[in-house]
Amino acid sequence: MAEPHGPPTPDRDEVHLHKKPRLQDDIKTAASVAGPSDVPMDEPIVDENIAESSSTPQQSNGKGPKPRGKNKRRKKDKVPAIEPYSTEDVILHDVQALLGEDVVLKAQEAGEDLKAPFEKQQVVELVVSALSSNGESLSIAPAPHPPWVILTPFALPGEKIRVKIYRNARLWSYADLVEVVEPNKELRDMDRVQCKYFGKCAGCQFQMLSYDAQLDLKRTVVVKAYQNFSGLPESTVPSIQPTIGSPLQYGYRTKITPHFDSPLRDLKKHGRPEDGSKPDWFKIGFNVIGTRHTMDIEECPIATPTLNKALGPIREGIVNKMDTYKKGVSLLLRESLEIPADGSPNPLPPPADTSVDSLTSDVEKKLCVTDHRGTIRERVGDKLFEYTAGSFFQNNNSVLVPLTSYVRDCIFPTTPSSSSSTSLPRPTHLVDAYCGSGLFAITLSPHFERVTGIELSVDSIKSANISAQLNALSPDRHTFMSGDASDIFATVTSFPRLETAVIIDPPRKGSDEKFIDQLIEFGAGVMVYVSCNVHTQARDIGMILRKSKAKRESGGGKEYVLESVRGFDLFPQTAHVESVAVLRLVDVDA
Ligand SMILES: C[S@@+](CC[C@H](N)C(=O)[O-])C[C@H]1O[C@@H](n2cnc3c(N)ncnc32)[C@H](O)[C@@H]1O
Repeated sequence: MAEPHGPPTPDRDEVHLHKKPRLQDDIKTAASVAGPSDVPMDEPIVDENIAESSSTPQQSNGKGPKPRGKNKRRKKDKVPAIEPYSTEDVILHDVQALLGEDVVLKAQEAGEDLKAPFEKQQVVELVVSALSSNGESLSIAPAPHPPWVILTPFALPGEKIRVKIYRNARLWSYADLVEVVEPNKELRDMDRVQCKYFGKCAGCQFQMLSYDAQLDLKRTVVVKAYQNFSGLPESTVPSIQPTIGSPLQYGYRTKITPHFDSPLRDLKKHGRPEDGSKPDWFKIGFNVIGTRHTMDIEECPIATPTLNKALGPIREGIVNKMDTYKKGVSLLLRESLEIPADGSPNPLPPPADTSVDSLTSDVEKKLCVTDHRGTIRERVGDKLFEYTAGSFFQNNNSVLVPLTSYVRDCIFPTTPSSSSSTSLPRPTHLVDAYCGSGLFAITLSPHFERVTGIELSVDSIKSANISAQLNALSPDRHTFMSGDASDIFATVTSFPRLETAVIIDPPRKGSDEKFIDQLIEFGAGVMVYVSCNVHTQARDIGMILRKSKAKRESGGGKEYVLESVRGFDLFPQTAHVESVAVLRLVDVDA
């Protein structure tokens, strides 16, 4: 989610951060009176894979300005170099689209890109031009300022806003939203906001938008990612399909990780209220947007009802023994099915009801696990998964049947597209690279003769094997191994290549050249690349297509084409988008 978090701002003004109701009231405008009282967000979006920084040491394939080389000014000015494919690189491309490539290049050449026209704490009135791919609004500094862009969360295109600058970067500044002076009445409706911490918590930026508008925005993010980061000619990228929504748009998150700092110092200074209640200074929750400061969170409307029900007593337990925490703590709350005492598979609930009500109601008994080493059991369609609470598993259960079914349908299209209509045989073998606890391998296993998965985490591989047993999948036909994804190709030499489907679902930093070289060499009939970072996905897809073309040109044979790309909304109310790209091997000369 994006990360839907703003950039860390170590030098930001404390007073300002803890100022009383900041946006909640401020965001209320004549036309857009806010929803519930005050507002949260978080890092609920942040999980180990989504949060990981994008630091692949490759050069951007995009057309944008190249990240700069060593520059003596940099250290002095404390403006870090831009990592290719990082959040900042994505912003740079957005800034360039707004100001114009020439203007940006000229400013960079003249060294003007570090000369921010604003002081920290300066209040400025702006008109929002667009939204960045990370979800913040982008406004051009008004004349007579030089070309410069201001990023502000929670504002929408067309809105007139008052903002306070808190950090300057290269060609852009970060600001807090002070007030929406003139709202965009077509897009903004504060009655949609369901969270009392909205506008302050770093988790959800989009609650004031209709769900359709959120899905449209996410499609635009995918479009821009392929334009800016794939390095592919427009003619080779199919029209990006509409984003598929999540069945649940609130109450979907099955994992949250609130945190708190050690209270000992403040406890010494202020003492405890006599009635044993939680002192106001003790915050257990998520980060204030754009900062590393914790805000107190009593409930999180995007988390499941089970987690919200557990949060109150967990907070109370922490307050009761607050004098024992010498260090800060990151809590884990993860939803699980209740596991039968004998460990047997949970019986399938009554006939599949696909209504949203059935997703929110307790058709099966759920509980909240807080021990990182605890066991989680989760149902996806008719399959059960068991994994360790602290390890990776997708965090929105409601969307997993649509997502895995979509991947299945891409592998076995019922209506052939122009590329799938070529004479490829029906896939019989599946390779699940970066398989985690086997989500795709296990849900899609009924459709294949042989399934194999690879994953770096030994724990997740153990879970994949346990889950295979839980679903009575034969070990002769299903194998999971721990190792680097590229190691898989040495183990599947007996797989019929054209009849093999490969699913690639790497972490946020994407795949790597070692894996991609072997992937091309292997030559599976179809590949589905699922990604929580569409920018590194676009980079990797570009590399796959170029290498595949070069291989065909040097030795003949088939070549991969990008058949489809579409976003999936795993994190409603946030700017994050998952992206699914399908590549098929075709005879381009036919
Ligand atoms: C986004 S998760 C996807 C997991 C799984 N496909 C799912 O949907 O639950 C990415 C997984 O890649 C694993 N991973 C990271 N680097 C890897 C590598 N070099 N080789 C294999 N797996 C890796 C991580 O441990 C993580 O489980």
